[in-house]
Amino acid sequence: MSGSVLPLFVSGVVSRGFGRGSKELGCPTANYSQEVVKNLPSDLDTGIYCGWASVDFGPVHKMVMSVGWNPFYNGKEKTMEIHILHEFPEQFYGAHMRIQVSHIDMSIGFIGGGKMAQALASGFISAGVTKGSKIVSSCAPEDTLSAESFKSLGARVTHDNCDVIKSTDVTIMAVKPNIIPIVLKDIKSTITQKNLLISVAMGVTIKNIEKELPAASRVIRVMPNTPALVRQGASVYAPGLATTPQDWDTTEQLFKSVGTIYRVDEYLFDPVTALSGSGPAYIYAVIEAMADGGVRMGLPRDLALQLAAQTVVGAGTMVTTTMTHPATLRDNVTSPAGSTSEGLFTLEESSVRAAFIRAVEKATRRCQEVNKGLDKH
Ligand SMILES: NC(=O)C1=CN([C@@H]2O[C@H](COP(=O)(O)OP(=O)(O)OC[C@H]3O[C@@H](n4cnc5c(N)ncnc54)[C@H](OP(=O)(O)O)[C@@H]3O)[C@@H](O)[C@H]2O)C=CC1
Ligand SMILES: O=C(O)[C@@H]1CCC=N1
Repeated sequence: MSGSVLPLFVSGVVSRGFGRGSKELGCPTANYSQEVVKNLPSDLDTGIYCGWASVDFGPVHKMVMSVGWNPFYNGKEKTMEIHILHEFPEQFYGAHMRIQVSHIDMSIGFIGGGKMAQALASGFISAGVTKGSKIVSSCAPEDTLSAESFKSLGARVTHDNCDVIKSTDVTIMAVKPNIIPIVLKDIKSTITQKNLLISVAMGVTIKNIEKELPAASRVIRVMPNTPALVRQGASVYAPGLATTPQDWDTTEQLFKSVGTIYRVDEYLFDPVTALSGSGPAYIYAVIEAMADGGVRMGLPRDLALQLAAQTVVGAGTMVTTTMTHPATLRDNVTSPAGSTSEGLFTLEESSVRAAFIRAVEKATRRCQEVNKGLDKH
């Protein structure tokens, strides 16, 4: 989200921080008051930024800034903490500080350049969290289509998984579950504690990944979905043993930039995969079927598809923005003896709701099979 508000100019008085920056972190920070923080554009995400700073209209210096809630310190209020790359002879509380804020573009790697990787890469670029030139993707040599797709984003393509690990801060492992052991063997002797490894593979647990890597490797498991491409994704994450609050924050920033992200206990990953990971496919089937219904009743195909798709967008947005239970929203559409009532009755006769419930159950079971190594593919 931040991309649209940067570069950002902020001006205000330096207030006292929490007295822990220089002591605990060896990195003195100048903080703005809560009034200044409250006036930040709502689209400015929490995260790490870079830019320029000037104190009391003096010389301009480089600075790095953290905007966040300080989860490590159980912070309750959002803060802007600015570290100016200059040695000041004395404290400057009460001074006037002006800053210009830009992004630190994160270098992001993908191991496996297929559908999910492409959706995430495009989403991250359009969200402004990175640039194509900061992305490296390792594609299988025969997979020229994926390579072309990454090149068209401005990314560098390699066939060497270790190259990705060496040249990026955050690496997203987006290969099929049965390829994960091959990739882990590839990268085992290259990965260090400097790397954050995010796996989006279905059915592969953090423990299964960690046990193939050196001790204290930083692993996070995410289950995203492909609407990340249009920044309407739904993701969850669970952190591995050696990850830090900064890693959780980085993961949240990344995936929040392309939709929503929730932290969940890892045991919920299989049903999440079955619901939101696979879910877009179910909804595409619904859109296609509804459009077919419209065509059957005489609508032109293009119009029928547009109406069906926008109806799904609208209904989903009603649930997320009004926070009203879908049953109430459904009742609001259903007039006594009207058309909706007839349509709903027909869906009930065809056990459509039971079919969706069973679909999520079956997909969950499939994830469990993969996890137990019963995968035959
Ligand atoms: N697609 C989706 O909607 C979602 C997918 N996921 C997860 O994302 C992962 C990727 O799925 P998806 O993008 O759909 O799959 P794809 O098949 O589209 O992408 C996987 C890519 O990995 C490549 N690959 C194969 N072997 C290697 C290797 N040794 N090193 C590097 N790359 C390799 C494949 O090349 P080739 O085709 O030549 O074999 C392919 O391009 C899966 O684990 C899936 O569970 C999670 C959520 C949603
Ligand atoms: O179908 C699959 O296995 C992957 C996981 C979720 C979506 N696609």
